[in-house]
Amino acid sequence: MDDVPRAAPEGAPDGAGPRRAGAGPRPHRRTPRRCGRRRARAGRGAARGEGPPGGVRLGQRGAAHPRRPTRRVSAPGVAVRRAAIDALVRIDRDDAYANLVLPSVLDGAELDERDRHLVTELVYGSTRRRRSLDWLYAPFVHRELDPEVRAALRVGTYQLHLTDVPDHAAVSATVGAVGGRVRGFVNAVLRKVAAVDVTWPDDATRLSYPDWILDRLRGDLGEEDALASLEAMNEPAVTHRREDGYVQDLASQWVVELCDAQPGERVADLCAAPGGKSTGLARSGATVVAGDLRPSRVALVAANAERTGAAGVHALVADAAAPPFPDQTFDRVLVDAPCTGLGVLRRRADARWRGGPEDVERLAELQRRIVDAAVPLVRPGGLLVYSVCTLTAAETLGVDAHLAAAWPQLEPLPAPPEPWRPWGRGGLLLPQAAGADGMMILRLRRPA
Ligand SMILES: C[S@@+](CC[C@H](N)C(=O)[O-])C[C@H]1O[C@@H](n2cnc3c(N)ncnc32)[C@H](O)[C@@H]1O
Repeated sequence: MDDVPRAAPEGAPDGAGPRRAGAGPRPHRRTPRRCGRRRARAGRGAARGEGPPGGVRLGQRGAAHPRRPTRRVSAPGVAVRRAAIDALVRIDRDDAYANLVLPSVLDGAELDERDRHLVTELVYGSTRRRRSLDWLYAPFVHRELDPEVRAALRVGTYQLHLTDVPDHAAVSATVGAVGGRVRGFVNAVLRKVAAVDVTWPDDATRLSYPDWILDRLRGDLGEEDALASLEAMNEPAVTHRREDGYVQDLASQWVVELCDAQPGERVADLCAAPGGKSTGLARSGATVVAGDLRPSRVALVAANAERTGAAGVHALVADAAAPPFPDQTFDRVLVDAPCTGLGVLRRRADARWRGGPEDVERLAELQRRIVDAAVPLVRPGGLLVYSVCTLTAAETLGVDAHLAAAWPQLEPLPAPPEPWRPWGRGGLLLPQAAGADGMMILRLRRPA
């Protein structure tokens, strides 16, 4: 979730991160290949969590062993699977952030560029699709799995059902990457998984999200938009780099543009870390006071300002709910609020598995407190901009409704044009609308 301290994917250097726009050909397919092809074999109407029918016990050999796998860490593809399994074990067992684990695993592995991309896809893909993958192999497993075996089954199942890697290569390279004690078991399970013809029990399992996220977005966006949003966020993000080198999604760049900061203006960015929007705003020639609650994250703002040459950014530790500035100080105040982050799940592979439904109201309450504290900072004639990278009604329409009731004198600016859609008095960008992050923006002018 967005208020959890973490290294932000935005602004990070390339390499382990998501695919760059215009980068080389994508090696693997983007959509599930088995769904619908072998339906007859997957128990239609299987109860949630049961998965397709079958069963393999630890130690049981698969029926066929055309090429009995041996441990060959140097064999093609084995090192890639080993690296992916190592990363997944740390993400799963240690609850580590995927975007922090992956670079350190890649640093420790001697892999060429193509293999590094494959490790990245396997780790992020298997993390995103965890629920789908676990459902696919579950019927063939009848005991508690240790983290390494679970990671191997996820990596193997991901390749078998969500990439173009040939089945024999997916199975043998994955089996070759695990310890001898469990190789036979992993081999036997993956061979059964390869033969599964999928009929998903429900959309949350098919799309691999916790029930609460699908339920919430269904209620807030409607069935069609909710499913399309969640489908879109299963695709890797395309990386966009600004002229100053900062990596920033288009949706965030559009928020900066919509703030329309002018040279010489004083702008407050009250929830600024890691500084993507602050550094973007400063490029207009405005002076940007960039506050964030956590000192470690304020340091990120300062570092990013230095790296991008954004001399107009002044980073400081400040609570946006009690900002240490006199009233009517700023021409523009941006509240890019802490939120559930449900619009940026494609950029944060593990984020969907963190947090829960209780976060929505907790964060909406914080957002209301922050905007209430932000309004007095705006000078007469100045602009308040509220943005969140989430899609829940409570954090978008709910905050808008609160502002309308608490600050009726504020005048809304028109909603931005397509691909934004009108949303309350502001605009909503769905993740499927433009291949960008999901985002909501609301712009309110204080009368002169
Ligand atoms: C959506 S992120 C901001 C992203 C940033 N504007 C950018 O574009 O790079 C929200 C930020 O709010 C910060 N935050 C959470 N609670 C806060 C509070 N009470 N006051 C100030 N910042 C807060 C978090 O640390 C996080 O960095």
